[in-house]
Amino acid sequence: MATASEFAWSKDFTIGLIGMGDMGRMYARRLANAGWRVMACDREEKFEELAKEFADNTNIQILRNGHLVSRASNYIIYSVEAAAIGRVVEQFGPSTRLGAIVGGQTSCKDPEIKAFESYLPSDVDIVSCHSLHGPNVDPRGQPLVLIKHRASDESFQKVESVLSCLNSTHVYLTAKEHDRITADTQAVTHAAFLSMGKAWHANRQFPWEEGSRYIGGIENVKINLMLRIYAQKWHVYAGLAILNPEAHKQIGQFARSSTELFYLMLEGRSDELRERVYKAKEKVFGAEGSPKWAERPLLKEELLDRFSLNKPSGEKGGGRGLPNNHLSLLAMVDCWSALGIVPYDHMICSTPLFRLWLGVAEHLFRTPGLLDECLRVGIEDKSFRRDDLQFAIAAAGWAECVSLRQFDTWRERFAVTQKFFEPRFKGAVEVGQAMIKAVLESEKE
Ligand SMILES: NC(=O)C1=CN([C@@H]2O[C@H](COP(=O)(O)OP(=O)(O)OC[C@H]3O[C@@H](n4cnc5c(N)ncnc54)[C@H](OP(=O)(O)O)[C@@H]3O)[C@@H](O)[C@H]2O)C=CC1
Ligand SMILES: O=C(O)C(=O)Cc1ccc(O)cc1
Repeated sequence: MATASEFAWSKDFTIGLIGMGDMGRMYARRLANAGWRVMACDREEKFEELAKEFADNTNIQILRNGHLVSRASNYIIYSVEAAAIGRVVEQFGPSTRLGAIVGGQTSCKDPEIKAFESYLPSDVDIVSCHSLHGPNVDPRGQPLVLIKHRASDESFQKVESVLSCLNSTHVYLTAKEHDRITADTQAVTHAAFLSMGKAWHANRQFPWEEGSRYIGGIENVKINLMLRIYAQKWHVYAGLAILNPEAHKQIGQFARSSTELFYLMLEGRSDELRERVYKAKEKVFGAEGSPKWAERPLLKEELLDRFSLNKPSGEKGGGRGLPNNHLSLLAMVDCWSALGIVPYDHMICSTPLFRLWLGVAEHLFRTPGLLDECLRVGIEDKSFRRDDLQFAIAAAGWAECVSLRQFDTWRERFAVTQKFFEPRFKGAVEVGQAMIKAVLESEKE
């Protein structure tokens, strides 16, 4: 790990953090541990509490507001809600120290870059970043996007040197490329899990408590990741869907794919369903004999079997549950196909969640017999009709909300379902965390 002392210019180099929420705190701690001097703030009313929390960390100094951070720092990172970035940069941007470097850690770069261009003095360099993982994931080896938007080579190298202590894999993109890729990887993936949660909520079920209905590795991924998302702050997911101009098309297509495949199942149009799904398979995963997937599957189902919520931790998932038609996964692959997205092309810039979701999709499409069984169930078996109906309704609801840029409605939709699952978060979130950790470990093998 590169530390501050390894860089000759670093003696007087101070890093500023505006926004000390989950990501800001994670950055502050890791930068300080590497020896950097960090000056940080959150909203003024949180000053005392934050100062107390970081009192024993001599490398971190908490200041009252972003003006004080901006004027004292050489490299300032805004780590606030994506929807607030314009307002916050408008407020503190003019106080930026002469010749400083400024960047942001928001999940969507279009509003962030617009804010910087509008409100930062012209002598300030702009280098943005985005860690493609949550605050509780070990950043080592995870993608870290770096955007050299308006900066000298020297400023860019300084940012790279500072952030090298995260030991992430640096990915160099423009802001536009970043938003296009994360629309494909993050926004549409979240739409699937948000819709699952809504569907289970609408039918008032905790799926892992439903006897044999949701058992096995694929179901564990659905359930654990759905819970993981609903246990987080709403603004992260709303921001990267609503504010990313590239994401609306993807989320809209996902809703259309869900509805259209559901109609084919409902109306028993077996041949059309099969033809459509196999065509999507070929576009996304390659033709028979020349697949796009690697020789080694992205995921081992046996590994996922271990992380069931309805079994004591560590016990094996317990055989197979009711065969499921996996509408959410069929719709995901249909959506990728309709938009010409080859998900493997985005691995370099993927989140753990996306890799898991692609991993289960790949598993379904490459395991002999599984896809055909899924299509048969979709036509013949009515066990999942109610859930599928609610899933399609939910996907359409999220898509409409995003396309109309309805932040308040988005928050309300999220909050009621979060409340439904909240009594089960304790314990469940840990199982999900352990599952992600195991998958990340297995990626290294
Ligand atoms: N969570 C995640 O997994 C990831 C998030 N991101 C992105 O990082 C950014 C931060 O996310 P995260 O840390 O999770 O969110 P948090 O809500 O935990 O943190 C944002 C913090 O910024 C504070 N804030 C708002 N306005 C101001 C202001 N004027 N001055 C100082 N502080 C302010 C917020 O206060 P208040 O709550 O009072 O508004 C809050 O404490 C977001 O843009 C998100 O999209 C990126 C990668 C991963
Ligand atoms: O739960 C996960 O892994 C995520 O998807 C977390 C996440 C949220 C927002 C980001 O901008 C990056 C990563």
